[in-house]
Amino acid sequence: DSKESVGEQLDYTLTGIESGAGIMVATDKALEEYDNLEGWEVSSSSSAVMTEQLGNAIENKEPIIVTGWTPHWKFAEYDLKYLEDPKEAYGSTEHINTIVRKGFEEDMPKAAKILDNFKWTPDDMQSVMLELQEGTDPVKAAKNWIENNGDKVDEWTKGIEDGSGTVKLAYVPWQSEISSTHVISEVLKQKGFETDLTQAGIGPMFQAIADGDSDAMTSAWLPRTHGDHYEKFKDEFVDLGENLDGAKIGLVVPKYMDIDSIEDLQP
Ligand SMILES: C[SH](C)CC(=O)O
Repeated sequence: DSKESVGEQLDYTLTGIESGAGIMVATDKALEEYDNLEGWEVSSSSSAVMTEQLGNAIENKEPIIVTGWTPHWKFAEYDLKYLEDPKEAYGSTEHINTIVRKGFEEDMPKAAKILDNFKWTPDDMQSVMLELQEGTDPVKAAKNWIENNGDKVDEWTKGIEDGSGTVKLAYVPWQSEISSTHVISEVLKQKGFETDLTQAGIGPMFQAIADGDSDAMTSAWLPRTHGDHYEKFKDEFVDLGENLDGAKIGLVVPKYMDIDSIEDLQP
């Protein structure tokens, strides 16, 4: 019998994450821009369900296409590849920025300087994410990373005296942002500050910074993933710049699948 197409095998369904995620907005755009994706759809669930379905498919060497991003522990765990995206529906590389409320630099200059200095690599973030995935509590995982990377942390805090007061951090519920937020929270606490962490959706997180209800976040995926939220609030916050370069979003498949581009998918 003729070999089923990837679309037939997957019932024309891409495996997504939470419906409000930026990568899901980008995927809706991809479904519009690629004529060959006519009839395809993206299922929404959660990043935990997506990684569970990915693991199950790989265990049974079955086809699967997920909305994926770097940094993510799945690339350390599995042999994966991004599908080429010739129409750049997912952009090219992404970076993650640190954003603070207006007035924060004046109110808490030492904490703001540490947040401004915060900069690490996809491998750094991925190593904390992997610990989270293995069940380590976020505070413990952050402390472990700090203990093993004292040189980097010293770069962020050198010349800055200990401070006091509470820094209110907002973040989104993905392991990448749980990692960055808990690392910077523990570094601030080592420098004498208290921290108050609030998890929110992407829009409410940007709104909290714009309203001054939160002081800072290290979760802005740009220019594409969270670009719409950034543009909406950009006059109401202060962008301290990149805390991570070399991020990426796109459609990700196990390397055993013989498709290499989004254009290889057929309606
Ligand atoms: C960490 S994922 C790129 C989150 C998102 O897609 O908004």
